[in-house]
Amino acid sequence: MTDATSDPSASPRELVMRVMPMPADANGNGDIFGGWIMAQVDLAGSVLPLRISRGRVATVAVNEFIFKQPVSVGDLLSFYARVVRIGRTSITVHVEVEAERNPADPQLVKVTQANLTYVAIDRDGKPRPFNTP
Ligand SMILES: CCCCCCCCCCCCCCCC(=O)SCCNC(=O)CCNC(=O)[C@H](O)C(C)(C)COP(=O)(O)OP(=O)(O)OC[C@H]1O[C@@H](n2cnc3c(N)ncnc32)[C@H](O)[C@@H]1OP(=O)(O)O
Repeated sequence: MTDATSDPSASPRELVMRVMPMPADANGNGDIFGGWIMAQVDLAGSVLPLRISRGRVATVAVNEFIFKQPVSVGDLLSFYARVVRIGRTSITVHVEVEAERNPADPQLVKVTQANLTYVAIDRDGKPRPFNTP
């Protein structure tokens, strides 16, 4: 496994979560709510920071959230994450979401991408340095 703490830019993307949206997650147009997708991206984005910081994390910033294509009920969504920056108490990840759809004629479509920053926190919710030599 690549040591992302020594060279984040060399960090490969990693499959961190898979989920299939249900009818209850759809909006009035029949597409999946953007807010539902954002919640899944937040969860998926936390996986590598949790692993690297070895403790609790909180989302401090979400940047460049792009909905490139609509998501439909029954799409199989795969969430890929890559570490792009590791600070003293924070970790920034890039998340890409791909939808596998239409089993009769399978298609793989990139639907969403975002950058999120997580801060490692202690029991009191204060920033927790995890990257000190
Ligand atoms: C193993 C055991 C696990 C057990 C557990 C399992 C749980 C398994 C579920 C997890 C699921 C998680 C995924 C959902 C995560 C939420 O849903 S969290 C909920 C939403 N977020 C919040 O409520 C956070 C609210 N904000 C805060 O509490 C405080 O702002 C924070 C995050 C503690 C930071 O405190 P602060 O005093 O503002 O921090 P400050 O010292 O200024 O900066 C700290 C770091 O943040 C960076 N930063 C600050 N602002 C920004 C910004 N706007 N942009 C970028 N970076 C920034 C700073 O540059 C600094 O980075 P470093 O240079 O140290 O690396």
